[in-house]
Amino acid sequence: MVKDKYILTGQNVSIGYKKGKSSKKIGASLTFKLQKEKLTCLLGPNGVGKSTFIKTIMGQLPSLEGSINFGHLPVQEIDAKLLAKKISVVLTDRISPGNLSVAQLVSLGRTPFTNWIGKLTLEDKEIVNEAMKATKTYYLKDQLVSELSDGQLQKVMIARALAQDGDLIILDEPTAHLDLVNRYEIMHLLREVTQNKHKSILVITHDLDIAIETADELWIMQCGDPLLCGTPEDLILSGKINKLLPSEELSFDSNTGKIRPKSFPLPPSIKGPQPITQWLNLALQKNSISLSEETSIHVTEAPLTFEISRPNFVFKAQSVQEVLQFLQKNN
Ligand SMILES: Nc1ncnc2c1ncn2[C@@H]1O[C@H](COP(=O)(O)OP(=O)(O)OP(=O)(O)O)[C@@H](O)[C@H]1O
Repeated sequence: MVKDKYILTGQNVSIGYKKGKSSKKIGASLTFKLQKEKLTCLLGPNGVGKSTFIKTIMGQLPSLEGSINFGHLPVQEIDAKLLAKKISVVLTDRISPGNLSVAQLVSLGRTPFTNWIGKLTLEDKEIVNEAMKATKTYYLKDQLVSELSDGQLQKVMIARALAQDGDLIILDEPTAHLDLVNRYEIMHLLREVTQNKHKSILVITHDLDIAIETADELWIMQCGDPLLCGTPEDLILSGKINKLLPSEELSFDSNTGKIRPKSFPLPPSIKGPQPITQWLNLALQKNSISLSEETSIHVTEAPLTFEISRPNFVFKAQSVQEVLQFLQKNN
């Protein structure tokens, strides 16, 4: 039998909030297919409706139009308790852990499965331990949650979602407030979880760089437009990734994978190997330095030298800072 490729699908979905007889539409014509056992990142500007979208996917909010299916069943027709077993959610709100230890917090992931007094079976305990091991938080199991760093807490929250053992895990900005290293670690951890634990993961994030590096698929949400879905590489090569950039003056540089001002051509008066010339050009732009007509810069590697030439005059600099200092004094 052919296995279904998608865990969640939506056709022409409108999302928003109903108040009495009126409704406030936040997004429309959203059509999507979430791939099984893959990492998908949902990106879009603040306020575009990403959180509203995931609340709709989770069945917390009814869609205003269109249908969302989990497997073959419409989300709205799935019993809330069953849906809580199938979809694990990690939201942004800081939790109030009281005096809970890490192991106790992760055990809460088993709540949909335990009896009314919440007693864990041996199997539940095994799943909780496995979830902590998979997220590299087992060594923290006896530590109080209130004493964790933000990065550790985020990993523990992912462990709790894993302990719930749903097929789909949804995370709302798991890397917000984390430093660069932790952001990379969390996203790579999620990628590992899709591969080793066979989970499908949908992550809301504003980290374009890390999403490009780790995601199997990006969903780009833009005000009033349909969802743009595709592998990061296809979205970059087709230029569709630029839809994420609010300003006409910014564009995504597919060579460097960075966002930069559109008017950023390397002046012909700067010559030498890439990427040194590009970094030099960036420094000049940042400092609003434009080269006068009679000035040219020739860059050579090993040893790094910036030769600034003017009629009857040559200055050799060994660093970008020296170039800037020279030009600021002599431009
Ligand atoms: N309960 C609500 N009732 C009515 N409108 C709401 C409600 N919650 C959010 N909104 C509105 O819906 C719009 C989308 O908000 P949402 O939080 O979904 O955006 P977002 O893309 O997740 O934003 P961010 O990136 O800043 O988290 C906003 O204009 C917001 O004011």
